[in-house]
Amino acid sequence: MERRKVRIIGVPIDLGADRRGVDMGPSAIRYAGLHERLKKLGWEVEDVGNIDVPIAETREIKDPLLKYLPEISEVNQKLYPLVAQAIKEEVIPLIIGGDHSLGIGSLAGCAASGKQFGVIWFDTHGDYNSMETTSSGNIHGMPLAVANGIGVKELTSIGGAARKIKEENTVIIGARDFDDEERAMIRQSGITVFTMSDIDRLGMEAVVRQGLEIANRGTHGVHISFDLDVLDPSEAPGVGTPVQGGMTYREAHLAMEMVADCRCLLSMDVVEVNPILDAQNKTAELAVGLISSAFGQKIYP
Ligand SMILES: NC(=[NH2+])NCCC[C@H](N)C(=O)O
Ligand SMILES: [Mn+2]
Ligand SMILES: [Mn+2]
Repeated sequence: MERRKVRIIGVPIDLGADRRGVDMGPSAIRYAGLHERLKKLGWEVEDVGNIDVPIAETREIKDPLLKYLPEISEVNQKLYPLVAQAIKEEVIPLIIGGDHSLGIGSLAGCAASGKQFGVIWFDTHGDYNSMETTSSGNIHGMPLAVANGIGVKELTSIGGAARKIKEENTVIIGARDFDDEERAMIRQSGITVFTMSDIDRLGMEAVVRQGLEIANRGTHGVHISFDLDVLDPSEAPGVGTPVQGGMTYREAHLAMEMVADCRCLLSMDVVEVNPILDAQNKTAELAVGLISSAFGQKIYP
């Protein structure tokens, strides 16, 4: 059965990143025409607004290796039941950020839905650090590890103590910047990684085809976590941790078109859009275009 209803959940969090501004991502994405585009594609769109997120300037960093841990834990505790509930109702939750620390709650929500699911993490980064390996202390560099049970219990226990993802159904696509210890942890994890170099060699079509097959195997569907920094900074300047050598505009659209074609989308995060660093909302507009492709927009249907 195809799902035709999407529920937008805004998470204006910047506490997981080093830079302010990414908290304005949900507004920028909505302003870029998200509702209209989805409706035009025939989706029933519901927007539940934004989750309340504490403002960084009103909080203190207590632990420099886990910056804003209590606040990030609290936000994700609020997020995960919303994600779980949508999936149970056969509605696709579209979680718009905000920094990638919201991935902790969205993956906990997928797990709490009771569905078997795979994950494709489109990202320059592995987001597989812990307080033992981080050099920044930024929790947006940790959500995939947390979902795999690695990290402090204030994060790993959100939505239940068990691991949220299955490594055999988890894929990272577009990677080009791992920290050294993080790389070693990912290698141990059993997660499949397709780097930018793999995309160069195999082509985007083959990479996404294999990625979807891995993520889908034996599951009810796939959670897509899309970090805009996976694109080349020339396409997506409005991100906090840009790294050159990223995906082109067409590669990213192809990937999202293939997500639509697989009819396996269970839920989706779109994160790290930072309007302060952006150029006339270019990155938010790109995000809305990519969301449209993932939800079925075609050039010549
Ligand atoms: N979601 C992101 N943009 N993550 C960037 C993480 C960068 C770096 N690996 C860190 O741990 O700080
Ligand atoms: Mn990320
Ligand atoms: Mn990233």
